[in-house]
Amino acid sequence: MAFRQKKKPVKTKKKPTKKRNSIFKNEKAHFIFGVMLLLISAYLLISFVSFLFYGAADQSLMDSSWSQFLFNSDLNAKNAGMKLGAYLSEVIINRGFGIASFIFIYIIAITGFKVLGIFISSYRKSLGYSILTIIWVSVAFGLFFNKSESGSFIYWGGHYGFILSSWLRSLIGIVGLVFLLFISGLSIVVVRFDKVYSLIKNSIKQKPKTGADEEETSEMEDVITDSASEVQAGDDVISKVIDDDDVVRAIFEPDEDDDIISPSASNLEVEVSDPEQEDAPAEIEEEDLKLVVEKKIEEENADGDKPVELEDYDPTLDLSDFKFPTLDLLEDHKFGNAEVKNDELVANKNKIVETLRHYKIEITKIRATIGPTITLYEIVPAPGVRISKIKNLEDDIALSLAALGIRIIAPIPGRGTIGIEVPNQHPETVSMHSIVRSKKFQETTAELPVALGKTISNETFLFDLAKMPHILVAGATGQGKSVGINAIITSLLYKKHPAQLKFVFIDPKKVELNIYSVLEKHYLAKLPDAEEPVITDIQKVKNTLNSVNIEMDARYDLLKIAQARNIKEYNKKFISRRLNPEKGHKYMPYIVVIIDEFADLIMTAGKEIELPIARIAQLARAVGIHMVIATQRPSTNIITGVIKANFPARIAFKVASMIDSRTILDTPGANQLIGRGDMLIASGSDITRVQCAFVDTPEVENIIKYISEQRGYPTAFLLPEYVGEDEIGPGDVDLRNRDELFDDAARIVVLNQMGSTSMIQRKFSIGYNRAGRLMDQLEAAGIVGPSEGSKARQVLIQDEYTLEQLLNSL
Ligand SMILES: Nc1ncnc2c1ncn2[C@@H]1O[C@H](COP(=O)(O)OP(=O)(O)OP(=O)(O)O)[C@@H](O)[C@H]1O
Repeated sequence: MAFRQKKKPVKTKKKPTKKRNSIFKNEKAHFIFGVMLLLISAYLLISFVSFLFYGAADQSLMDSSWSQFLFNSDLNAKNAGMKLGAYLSEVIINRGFGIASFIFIYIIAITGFKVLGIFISSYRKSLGYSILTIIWVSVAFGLFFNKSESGSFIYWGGHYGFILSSWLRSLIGIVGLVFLLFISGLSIVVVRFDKVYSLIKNSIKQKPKTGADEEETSEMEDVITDSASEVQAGDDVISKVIDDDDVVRAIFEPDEDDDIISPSASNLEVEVSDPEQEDAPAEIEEEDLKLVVEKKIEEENADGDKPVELEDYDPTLDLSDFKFPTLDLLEDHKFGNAEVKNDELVANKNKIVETLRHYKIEITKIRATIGPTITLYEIVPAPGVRISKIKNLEDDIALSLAALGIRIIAPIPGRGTIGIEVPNQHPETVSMHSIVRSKKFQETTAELPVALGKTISNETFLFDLAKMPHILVAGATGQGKSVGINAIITSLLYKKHPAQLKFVFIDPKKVELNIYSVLEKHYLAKLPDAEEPVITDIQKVKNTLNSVNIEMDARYDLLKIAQARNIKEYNKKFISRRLNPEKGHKYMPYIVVIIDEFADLIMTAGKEIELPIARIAQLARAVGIHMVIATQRPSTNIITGVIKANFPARIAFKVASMIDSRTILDTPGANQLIGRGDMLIASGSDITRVQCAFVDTPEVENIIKYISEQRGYPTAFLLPEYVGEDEIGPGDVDLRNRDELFDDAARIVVLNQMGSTSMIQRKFSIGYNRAGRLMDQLEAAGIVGPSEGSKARQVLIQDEYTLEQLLNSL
């Protein structure tokens, strides 16, 4: 009984917040409120417009008190909004902010749209600008249209506009106030409308067209310097041209090396011939030069302004009509969802208290939190009781409760209590439907949101895979691992557009992930020569993992050039068109590599698999490549130290022994789980018990069908080419059939003193195969030494002179 009494206050405390939430979050209330606001704005509009025509007549009626005007039924207003309309117009326009009060109608209307969820563009900004405009217009009208002078019944600036303008006038004088209005008006317009700013800027920049003296040139230079701080003033006109060229390049690519475009006169000529209407006389060289500067800068401005005027790049544009899977594709598994009865709670509580008492452990408090599959009993032991004593009684308590899967958490971190998790007699199935529907998932701002299930307190358990950043999933067979992986994939499919996410599926068992192969043209990434989108062959797995490594390196190179610290920053720059696609920049989708039976791979290929996986796990986080690897054999020869060290986030389903649990989580516990999706999730030192969401195969099929029936990309996302060392035929290299890039490749290798295939691949933007063949030819020509595994080859030629001699002799 004592137990019941303790529970009640908790319930009553929670109720009011729930109610309040439900009123604010109630969709119907939103709808009604939104429509009401729209109607109010329409009513005000009618009244205000009508006020402009009949305001004078109605005003005379309002000379008596407002209550008399409103409530005396003998008085009739001419305003289309009748008496209330006439009254509101008088109060808001004449006694308020004058003609600017029309903007209030706009504010109410956009608020109505926002409440209805229709208005998409930035509401707060619009609100801010509207209020500023109201103040500005009322002060301006207050200054220029004085009611008493004009004899009109309308206060154009309203009462407040008049008071404010009079005060400002007394403060800074009429000239000062005009200046103030000018600068504040200009600021509002320029900040609010980008196009106006561009127009003003362009018209200022075009001015030098009319003259060609030096003053104007320096003016132009100022403008350019404004738009890009990197521009350095040159010593002469030619150097200015080249500096300005840098401005354009700097906008696309901050880390450009300047020597690519050499400041030569021929360069200038080419640039001059570019403009279509070339009518510059070429008589006097000096003047010609000046003209060159003008043409050049005009052209630069047009180019330079481009990124400002262009809309942001939309990576989803190619599949802009793509529809995310709908909620009805998932089933709301209600079967077997039984509530935990009070009798069960009381019985368990009594047993716990009795068992502890039997061992002379007194407790002062006990509280239960009912989860989907287990109930957590939190106890506060009497002062002086040692925690270890309770921990040691784990088995005894389990025996007395006659239940498997009891876990004791002593103490619960941050709570100062001891937790005893007892499985419910009738566990609840947590459907993926309820998880996807949850507010937490719907409103998440995570980059790669994964909602896996529900915690003990029935909260949706959601994490950002981008932050985890790789996950190791382990559990004995039949305990819910595959369902867990499907839940991870499903979460991502519900949230990420095909342009933003690519999966690499590796499934040596050939059965679990094959179902996803139809998503090839939407979500899958594969090697260019791979026939099957889901990789099952061990050699292909090796190649794919190495190819992901190459992709990772290439992404790092791009990040470096773009001076971005991670994929998020890089994509942001790319979207705002600050990175030039012609320089190799491209929008980077996240890549999630999912490996289903990881043990099979390690058993057959060992280090060849382990090393690329470890490298990806160590480095790939910043470039948006994440891994989820699963195994049903959690032994130390599979989950090696290298793997463990690089997978800080681990999910354990039920395992057979405590040793297995330690192998996965570094702590016991997974052996005490109850199966069917009951899992422990370790992230750093935190361990959370979560009931995995259940998503059945037919549901996954529904989602996949829904996506695959939509238009996709022409091919899967192609990973960089990779051919394993043993696959590149060493054969005799015929130096008479040299690649046309051979000479250039040789020069690059000698110049950098580095015999790296990936460097050649990068510099010439060619595939791995071709770069590998080039390297073989360089070896055959005696320019580089033999392959040294993952290290760069030794360069045998030390200087360019020797190299040129060698090239001539070939
Ligand atoms: N989250 C869950 N909720 C309810 N039942 C579940 C859940 N997860 C799994 N199950 C039940 O357990 C069964 C086995 O799950 P699953 O196929 O995921 O196991 P597994 O660990 O992947 O097995 P294997 O390693 O042999 O493939 C499911 O068919 C389902 O009946």
